[in-house]
This record gives sequence, structure tokens and C-alpha cells, in this order.
Amino acid sequence: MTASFSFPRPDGCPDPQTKIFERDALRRWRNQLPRPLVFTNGVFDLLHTGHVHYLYAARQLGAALLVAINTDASARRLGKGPERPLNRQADRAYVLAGLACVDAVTFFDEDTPVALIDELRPDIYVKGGDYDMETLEETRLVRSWGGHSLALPFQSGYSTTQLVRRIEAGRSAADPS
Ligand SMILES: Nc1ncnc2c1ncn2[C@@H]1O[C@H](COP(=O)(O)OP(=O)(O)OP(=O)(O)O)[C@@H](O)[C@H]1O
Ligand SMILES: O=P(O)(O)O[C@@H]1O[C@H]([C@H](O)CO)[C@@H](O)[C@H](O)[C@@H]1O
Repeated sequence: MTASFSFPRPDGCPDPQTKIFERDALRRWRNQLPRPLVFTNGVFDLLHTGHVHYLYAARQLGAALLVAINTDASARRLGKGPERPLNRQADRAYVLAGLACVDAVTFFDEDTPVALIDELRPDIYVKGGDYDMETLEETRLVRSWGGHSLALPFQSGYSTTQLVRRIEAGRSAADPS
């Protein structure tokens, strides 16, 4: 059977670029953001299955999911490796914005997203299960206005660092070592 396809697509597949907001633009839109607003952050250098599981789960918790990514300068300061990030911030943002479960993407240039969280006052803050939420300043902050903070299930075996090592070693997905 031939699939019928119409252009422009009626709905459900907005131009990813329209989901990317510079910090100033987001500030202007902040009162229009749907609530409950779920907020998460990270580098998202090479998108993998673990990321998609957790972003999908995050979106189920509220009416909209905002992902704040580290700028390239901020990502470099995290010390993940001299070659990181491999993908520039505009590209990392565009890939995330292409996911249906992501409603908006923005950037932060600081070492943590605390100042941005303070501005946007999300209802729910999430990270993946590799974080102990009780130790984070982000958790203390969102709870200060009655928000929630939680870690979503970690999908073991998936990480950007692991992928980079596999590529550097020339190992395929079939190689268990
Ligand atoms: N395997 C996974 N399962 C669920 N969540 C994950 C997983 N890996 C990362 N996350 C979450 O995705 C977000 C972005 O993480 P990050 O970009 O650091 O991924 P990473 O694969 O751990 O990368 P790196 O190896 O460069 O640290 C974080 O909130 C993190 O908790
Ligand atoms: O992709 P990562 O390394 O999971 O993202 C980091 O998260 C940190 C977290 O919010 C604890 O503070 C953050 O500080 C850091 O800038 C990265 O976004």
C-alpha cells in the first residue's frame, strides 16, 4: 500500500527551528509556557536511546518539556574530554528540537542551569537516574516554590562517553568488549 502524504504536514511535526529559543526570547515567552512545565538540562552531545527514554518519560509528567542545553563554552568547562562537545550547540539543539516529546530548547552559558530555573520557575525538574537529586541546588530551588524534582529511570549501557570510546576503538555494536 502506498502511504498518502500531504504537504505541508497538517500537525504534529513543527519545524524544529521554531522550538529553539535564545534566552531573551524565552524570557519574553515565559508567561505563555504551558503548565505544568517540566524542565531538564544537559549537554546531549550524541543523542542516544537513554536520552530519548528519559525525555519521553519527562514529557509525560507535565504539559510541556523545556530542555536547556549547555552552550559549547559551558560544556567545555564540564571537563568531559578535550574533544567535547563534538557537536556544536546549534546542532545539539536542532536534534533535540526534532523530537516530538520536546516542546522547547534553550541554552545556558553558566556552569549550572540554576539562574535559568530561577527565572522560569518550572513546576517539575528532572534528570536521568545517574543523578542524586537530593544533592542538587536545582532541587532545593524548585522545591522553594512548591515544585518537584525527580530522577527518571537510567537506561544502563547507554552513554555518549561510551559511544565515543567505541568509535575511537573501532568497535561495532556487535562487539561485546
Ligand atoms: N542512559 C541514560 N538513561 C537515562 N537518562 C540518561 C542516560 N544517559 C544520560 N541521561 C540523562 O540525559 C541528560 C543529558 O546527559 P548527558 O548529555 O550527560 O548524557 P551522557 O550520555 O551521560 O553523556 P556523557 O557521557 O557525555 O556524560 C542528563 O540529564 C542525564 O541524566
Ligand atoms: O549532560 P549532563 O552532564 O548531565 O548535564 C549537566 O547537568 C548538571 C546538573 O544540572 C547538576 O547541576 C549541570 O550543572 C551541568 O551544567 C550540565 O548541564
